[in-house]
Amino acid sequence: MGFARLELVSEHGCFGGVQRFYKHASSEIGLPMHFALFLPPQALAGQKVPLLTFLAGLTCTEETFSMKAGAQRLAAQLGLALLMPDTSPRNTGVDSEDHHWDFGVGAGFYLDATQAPWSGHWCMESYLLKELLPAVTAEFQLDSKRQGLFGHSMGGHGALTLALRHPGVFQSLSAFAPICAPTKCPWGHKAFTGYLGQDESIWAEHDASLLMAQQKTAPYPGGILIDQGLADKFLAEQLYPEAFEAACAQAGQPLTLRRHAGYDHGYYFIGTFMEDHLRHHAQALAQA
Ligand SMILES: N[C@@H](CCC(=O)N[C@@H](CS)C(=O)NCC(=O)O)C(=O)O
Repeated sequence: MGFARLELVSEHGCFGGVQRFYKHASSEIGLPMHFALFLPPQALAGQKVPLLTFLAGLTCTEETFSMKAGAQRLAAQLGLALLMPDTSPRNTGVDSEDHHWDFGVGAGFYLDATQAPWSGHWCMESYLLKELLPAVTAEFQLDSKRQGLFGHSMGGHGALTLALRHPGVFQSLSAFAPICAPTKCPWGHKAFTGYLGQDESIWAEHDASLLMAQQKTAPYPGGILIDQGLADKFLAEQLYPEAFEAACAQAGQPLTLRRHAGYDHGYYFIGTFMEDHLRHHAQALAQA
């Protein structure tokens, strides 16, 4: 499965590999979508390398991680391709799509909306799993059997929930400051009410801690890595890493949850611990 229409927006040599930005016609979203892709030198030389997808947080685009996380140098060394999707559809014709920074544009929450007017285009889960990942691995001859997933904040929620909702697709998983229990926090309540409606039993299907608590065996036996800054202004009200920690303990899922004094929610924090995440994925994907 490839792309119906793929347009190269820009291309930049980067640590012996190439950082590219693309636009394509998405059949799942029903609109054009943007994504960024880093191909390491090994891929340019024809080797079938693993794909590591990063899901970004609220207000971000496909450019944010590409420009701020500093991941390309080590990804080039480790031979990892990096995929950075956008965080929502844009220019959808929904009048209120950009009225809030934490709902609508830039806030797709990596799920398929069921409620009008969002259900028309807001289907990020289907977009990623049914369309973008298969098309990217096919188009660029990446190893679809060796895929990792990580993300930040709303994208951390996306990484943890999509990895649990789609067993077998990803072989490695990590997150930075993820929203771990969206059914308990204001960001989650707002997004789930708007996109999914009032039925909280449906919300539970998109809550990483509730999904993990239901697992009969550890879905990621090699371990999940989570980093959390203790100076993160969203930690107390929005993130609930302790809920995911308890759920992993219940499910027998190995989890390395590191709490770091002095680090906030932003990309200085992400950049600081990026190396550990890339090595975590490279090691798991080498064994997959
Ligand atoms: N606009 C929000 C902050 C939004 C925010 O912190 N977004 C995070 C993800 S949840 C991010 O990665 N922003 C992009 C950046 O730091 O470059 C506020 O005023 O508090």
